[in-house]
Amino acid sequence: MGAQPILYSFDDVDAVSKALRKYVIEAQNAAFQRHDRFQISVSGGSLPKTLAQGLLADSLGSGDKVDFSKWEIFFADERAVPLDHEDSNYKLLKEELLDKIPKELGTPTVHPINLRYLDDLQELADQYQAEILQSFAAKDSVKIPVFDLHLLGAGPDGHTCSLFPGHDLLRETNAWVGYEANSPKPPPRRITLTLPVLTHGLKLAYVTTGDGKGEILHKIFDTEEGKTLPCGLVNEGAGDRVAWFTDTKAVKGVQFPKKSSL
Ligand SMILES: O=C(O)[C@H](O)[C@@H](O)[C@H](O)[C@H](O)COP(=O)(O)O
Repeated sequence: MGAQPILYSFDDVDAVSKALRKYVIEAQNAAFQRHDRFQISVSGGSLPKTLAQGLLADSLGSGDKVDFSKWEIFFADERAVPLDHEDSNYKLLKEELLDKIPKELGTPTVHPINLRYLDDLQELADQYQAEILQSFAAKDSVKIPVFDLHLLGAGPDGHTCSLFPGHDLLRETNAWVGYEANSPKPPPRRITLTLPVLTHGLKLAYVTTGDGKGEILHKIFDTEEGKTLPCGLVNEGAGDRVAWFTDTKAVKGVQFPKKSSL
């Protein structure tokens, strides 16, 4: 058995956002030491709100500082819609976080999808891969981009990003970015980072809160079947580089050992 993911459980969403802030800042500071920038990917769903709550909170003093000017933000998955569309993950992140960043914290570099290719999902995915390559190319010969951090969510069926249980895309081993034309969660047309890119991340954090996550978290952490779901495969592939940030409601029925502090 490989290294296990870390399952954190906190009293409520407020406490989750505080712990997430600490974790993200530690990942940021480690990345700055390594290459003076912080290359991350961010999913949609409920994550951007909890993330923003943590990142926009008052600083607790030296060491607890977000420097967005050296952040490079990619989308772990994105819907094939215009950037001002209700379904756009870019719009979601912009409204929850980007528009609210005070000037003194700096401005991140954000990489949205290329709208010229909205009608051609293969091209949309390929172009996004090229965008990632450009940003990572200077660093290594880039067989696969190693993100400093992936910030992810888990769906009620165990999906993560736009990687859905039983879909062929889950078995992709070459492309860094794939496309999904039939997402069971609307809207149907999306692009997503692939499993190998996720599991090569230096750190991965899941944010899953609320009663609605109870059943799926039990399945992912306590059952064999859960290991075959997209979230389970990420746990398996990335081991203790994965940290789950949950509230007590979400892990009520989970037997897997939990931690309550970072
Ligand atoms: O754009 C998307 O649809 C997401 O990236 C998706 O993978 C999300 O993270 C999960 O569905 C969890 O969403 P919730 O946190 O809202 O349950």
